[in-house]
Amino acid sequence: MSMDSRDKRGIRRLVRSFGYAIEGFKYVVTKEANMKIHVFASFVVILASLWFRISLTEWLVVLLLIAGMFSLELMNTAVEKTVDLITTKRHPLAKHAKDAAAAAVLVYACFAVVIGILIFWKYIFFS
Ligand SMILES: Nc1ncnc2c1ncn2[C@@H]1O[C@H](COP(=O)(O)OP(=O)(O)OP(=O)(O)O)[C@@H](O)[C@H]1O
Repeated sequence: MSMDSRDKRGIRRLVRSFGYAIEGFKYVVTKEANMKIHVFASFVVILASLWFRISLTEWLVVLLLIAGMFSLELMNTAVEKTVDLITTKRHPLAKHAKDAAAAAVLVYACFAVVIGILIFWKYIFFS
């Protein structure tokens, strides 16, 4: 077995993939304005969750929403970069791909806001 094929398996490959994922995350956080907004909003929501001492179930929902939002924004950037790599010309398919990816983020963000209001409502107005 060559060195190369051994490197493609096992722990080293896993560590390398993890490194690439962290590079991807850093790239999107530093370059994408929308991701900066998500990071800021998540920070505020986590502070509010600590402040209001929300229940364990509510924490699970809040963390799932934050993870989902981050993941969708990362995928949105992946779609945008891939489309830009394929063509720099205007093309209806490029538009549909980018718009659909952006819509995925928007749909999730709208539901996250509604769920956030449902969770924090009672803490803000009745505590
Ligand atoms: N190659 C293209 N052909 C047709 N329409 C495009 C193309 N590239 C972008 N568009 C349209 O312009 C919009 C903005 O594109 P852009 O690449 O600036 O993405 P963005 O959503 O503004 O991303 P960013 O978060 O990087 O600002 C897209 O959502 C799409 O509707």
